Amino acid sequence: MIRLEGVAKTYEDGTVAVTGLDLDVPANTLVTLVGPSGCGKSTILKMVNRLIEPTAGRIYLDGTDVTDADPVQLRRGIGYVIQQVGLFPHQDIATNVATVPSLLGWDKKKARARALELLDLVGLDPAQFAKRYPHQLSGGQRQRVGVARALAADPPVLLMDEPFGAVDPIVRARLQDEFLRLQRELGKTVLMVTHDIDEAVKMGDRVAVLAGGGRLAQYDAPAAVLGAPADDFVAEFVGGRRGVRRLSVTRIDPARLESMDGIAAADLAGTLDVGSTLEDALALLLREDKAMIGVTDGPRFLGVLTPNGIHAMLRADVNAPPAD
Ligand SMILES: Nc1ncnc2c1ncn2[C@@H]1O[C@H](COP(=O)(O)OP(=O)(O)OP(=O)(O)O)[C@@H](O)[C@H]1O
Repeated sequence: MIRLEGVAKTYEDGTVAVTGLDLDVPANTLVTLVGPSGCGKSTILKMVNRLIEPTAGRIYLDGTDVTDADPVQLRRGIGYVIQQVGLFPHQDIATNVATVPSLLGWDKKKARARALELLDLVGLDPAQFAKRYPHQLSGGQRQRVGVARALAADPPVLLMDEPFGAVDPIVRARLQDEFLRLQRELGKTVLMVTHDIDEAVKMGDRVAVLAGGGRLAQYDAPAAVLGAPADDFVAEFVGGRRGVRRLSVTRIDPARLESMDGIAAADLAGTLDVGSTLEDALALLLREDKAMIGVTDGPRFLGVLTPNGIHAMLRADVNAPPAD
């Protein structure tokens, strides 16, 4: 896990980027750092892998103070994904992905085999892409290579700075979904910077909302940040549409379904798995212009979800403000 204790950074010109920040990123969780431009997000990330030295405070990785570590060794043990990807233009994709394993002294064959495995993992067919050069890839494909490269030496910790920022919204949504799927498999400890509240609540197990000067305004589950903003700054930052946004972070609650008694299958808009979000449910109801959805858990039928049920689940969501 990553722990920041009283971390501060004042740049040489006197700019105060971060003041007294305490933050715990538990092992195997994805924490998003979100906030307005210039609030210190990238500075925080770069202090963790010591691209920037803090002015005060301590940063621990699995209990070890990072300031005691050799910065080069430290960085090899931390995956780092940035928006501009920073691939080496004169090396092919497989060589780019194998950068850290090669630096760590893996033999050539093993490093290459690992690179091909990683390309496959991020959805790039090695047969097609391994020998291409960065300029022969689309922006989204380059971004995937960036993720593959960061994962190549299997670091327990990943730092991601606007990793999906440089692509159009559709590719971005696909990359986000793919990364979430990967993360469910790999369970890395991830600190991800974004300025986009939708990305923050979609990707984060927990969301750290930062105000200017790296002040931690709220650190909570996505539903809590949207449902119970800690102060006016957070409320304004998450925006007036926060009620609608909560649909995408609240999942169907099997305890609040209605029975199928007296309902014909033809009345249902369709069925959804119990892991689906309320946004999925509402989208299905509106698309089919019906008022009921069957909810299943694999082969088991659990009950019926109605618009009233959706409303009740939103209101009951943990930490949501009291119903009015
Ligand atoms: N090398 C530097 N010297 C002086 N000030 C700096 C330096 N790097 C960053 N800053 C300032 O520190 C503050 C925090 O910058 P940082 O890049 O961490 O913000 P950010 O939240 O990541 O912003 P953005 O979302 O726009 O990328 C800003 O006011 C920025 O201008």
